[in-house]
Amino acid sequence: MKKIVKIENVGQTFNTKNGPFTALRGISLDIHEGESISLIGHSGCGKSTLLNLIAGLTRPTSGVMLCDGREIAGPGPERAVVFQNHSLLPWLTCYDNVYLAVDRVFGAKEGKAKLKQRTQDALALVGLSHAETKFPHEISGGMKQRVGIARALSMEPRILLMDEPFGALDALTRAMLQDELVKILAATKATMVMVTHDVDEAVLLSDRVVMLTNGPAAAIGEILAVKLDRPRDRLALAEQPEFAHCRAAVLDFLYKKQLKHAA
Ligand SMILES: Nc1ncnc2c1ncn2[C@@H]1O[C@H](COP(=O)(O)OP(=O)(O)OP(=O)(O)O)[C@@H](O)[C@H]1O
Repeated sequence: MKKIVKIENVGQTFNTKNGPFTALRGISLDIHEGESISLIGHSGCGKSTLLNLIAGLTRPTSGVMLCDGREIAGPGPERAVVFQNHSLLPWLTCYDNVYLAVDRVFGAKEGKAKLKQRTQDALALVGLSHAETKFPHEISGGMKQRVGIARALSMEPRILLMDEPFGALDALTRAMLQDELVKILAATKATMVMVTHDVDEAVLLSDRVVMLTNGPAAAIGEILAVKLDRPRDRLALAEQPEFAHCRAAVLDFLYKKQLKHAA
């Protein structure tokens, strides 16, 4: 499989009022085309810091980060980000929130009709065609998050970066959106990196679960390959020994190997 992202010996140190604070140290990871990766670890270990580096929202203090062989020098439409709190513009409808992204990426080379089609297709992909004219305050949290995902997918990114995308949702909505994401990933063959705290979510949605040690100076502790066919069915999965094995391995890392060091 082709590598999309190459992370080589990356470190991130922040300057704080109490002096330098090293969040990440010696992170090396290759992300392959079509692969789904979860980043999991205790609160504050550096998951978002790593995702933000891949997004190009911050630059590493040491090491090399490449996307498609080029240095990640800033954000780019080939690396779309979905945040926990959807970050929709409240004065724009669902349609316009997505259209804005479509226009930014494709506006210079495509006509209005094509841009409209792209916007409608993205909203249809997350089952929100009926909500095109609604404003963010008129829809539920789960729907807002789906608009955020539609907006990211509408840019046809090479890689979808998600920072706890379902963290703020109730358990049922979360399960529904996870199932939707499973289908979307199967349909679009997108590459995904997702930050999560949820062990079941990590195993359900990923090919590999990347487990970070506790900070400061967090590193990759273990990488677990999830050898379950995709797309996965939540109910069928519960019966599979491989699912139980993966769950146990992540829980063991988090609650046995790392807990004694946790803050
Ligand atoms: N801009 C910054 N300046 C200083 N310290 C920072 C900055 N961003 C993050 N940190 C610190 O780096 C560490 C990692 O933070 P990060 O948000 O990446 O953790 P996380 O694993 O995503 O946490 P959570 O699961 O709670 O969201 C934390 O100790 C945090 O306080």
